[in-house]
Amino acid sequence: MKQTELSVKERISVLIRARYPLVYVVSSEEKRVEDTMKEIARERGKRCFVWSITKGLECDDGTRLSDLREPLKVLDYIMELDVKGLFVVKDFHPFLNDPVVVRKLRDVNGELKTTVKNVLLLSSILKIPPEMEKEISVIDYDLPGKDEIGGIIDGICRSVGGDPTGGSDINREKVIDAALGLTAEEAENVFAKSLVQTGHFDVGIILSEKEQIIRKSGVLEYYQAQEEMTEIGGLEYLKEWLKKRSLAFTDEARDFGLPQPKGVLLIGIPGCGKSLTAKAISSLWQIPLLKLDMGKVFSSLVGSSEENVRKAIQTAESIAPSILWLDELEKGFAGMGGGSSGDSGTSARVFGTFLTWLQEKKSAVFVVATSNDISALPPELLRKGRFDEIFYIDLPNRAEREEIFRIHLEKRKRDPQKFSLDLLSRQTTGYSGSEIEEVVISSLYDAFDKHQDISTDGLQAATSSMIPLSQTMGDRISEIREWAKLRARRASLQCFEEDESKDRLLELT
Ligand SMILES: Nc1ncnc2c1ncn2[C@@H]1O[C@H](COP(=O)(O)OP(=O)(O)OP(=O)(O)O)[C@@H](O)[C@H]1O
Repeated sequence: MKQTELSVKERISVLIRARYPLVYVVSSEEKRVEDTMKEIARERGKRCFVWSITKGLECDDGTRLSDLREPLKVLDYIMELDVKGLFVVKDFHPFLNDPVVVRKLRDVNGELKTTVKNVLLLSSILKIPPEMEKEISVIDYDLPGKDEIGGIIDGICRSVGGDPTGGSDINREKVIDAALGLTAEEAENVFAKSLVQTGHFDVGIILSEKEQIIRKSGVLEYYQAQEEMTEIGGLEYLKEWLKKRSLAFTDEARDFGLPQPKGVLLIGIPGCGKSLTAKAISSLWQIPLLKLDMGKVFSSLVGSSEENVRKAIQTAESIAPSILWLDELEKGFAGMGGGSSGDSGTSARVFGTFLTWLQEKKSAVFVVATSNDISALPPELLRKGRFDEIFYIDLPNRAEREEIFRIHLEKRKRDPQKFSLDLLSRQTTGYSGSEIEEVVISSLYDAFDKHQDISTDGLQAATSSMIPLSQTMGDRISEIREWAKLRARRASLQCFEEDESKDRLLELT
């Protein structure tokens, strides 16, 4: 878990001590990073300088060299200055389009190796020219952890002269947890808003603000999942597997020697409960769920794709233990390998970032990836070790369809015992869970229109008027099934195909 890893300050400190001349820190929190750098400089007996295009070079003794606004000039100055120094260079990425600046930075890198000077490029966007990738070390600056958020709360308590958390340790813990995933500034703003609105730190307000802030970032959605495992019909093997891992992120599990679960890939036919399962895991394990929209990751409207993935990973790690749900995984990697699509280079880089993280991650982030198109998934992703397990979710078998009818009737406050579920499940061979739900809803509409209640007859009529997807996409389903037979574990006790052929045999005899 995170506690056992080095803090971001320690990681930067190690690079500085090891004389890495160029470090790229990715963060939108300039003040936090600057403060940390000043602390590190103090601890290491160095001077700290901060450069920006608007102010030039600011020294820690308060002097400002505003004639050094030019990128090339400041790099020259850094090379020449005889000092033990740490140079924080803000927003340098746009200048890295200029070959002269890139050359100069490479010169700086060479020169600084034998000095006690380090340059820290600080930007919210990661952009490194390919020729410099090996020369620059990249650090993603973590969002504030529990201690730092606690510090912000203490600061507010001091300034308002009271304790808006309500005093008890439990309340304080809840407020801190609710604010995890926000930057220091966002947390301060959310706390202030809650204070103005209610006079105290309200967990509900903080959570809903966090939901909005995360959504505003463009590609992530923070889910307050309501769905329970009991709302899923069938999929016993999958449910059992997940139940066994309910406490997998606890310290007891670590002490017992269990590895941290990495994640699960759910492959299957559309509408058979993949998304529903992702949401229900969050309720079962009682940990927050972040949904990453793979389609949006690649949309130019919400920024660079690599940045989007890095930010999503960073947010998920900051609220760990958490679940990162990659919905429609195939959309992220479409066009990879084939090289036919124009952005296959970007896809490959994003994929690389994600794969490395998945392979090396130590944080308590459980990845749930869902997909219904295996042909678009790169084989590297499916190799052992990336996910803990790959599950295949087929069309529901007869018993599962019966259970799904029961669940959706109960959801609409109808007594399932009043319906012939056996008959209905036999009539809906090849229907997905979402199609069964649609049958229930459509028959409710019909009954409401006729001022009646729904009945088995009404449900049967609704069934007959629907053509299930399995009839129109039979070939694709067979293809997924064949693929899954060799590579995935099945999610249900009874395989759909076996079950249906047994039914057919029964009908014949
Ligand atoms: N096994 C099931 N038990 C109960 N309800 C189900 C089941 N499968 C699907 N449903 C119903 O259908 C809805 C849609 O299913 P869901 O979104 O989970 O399917 P999916 O497999 O993720 O589909 P897609 O691949 O199209 O995203 C669910 O919200 C639920 O109401």
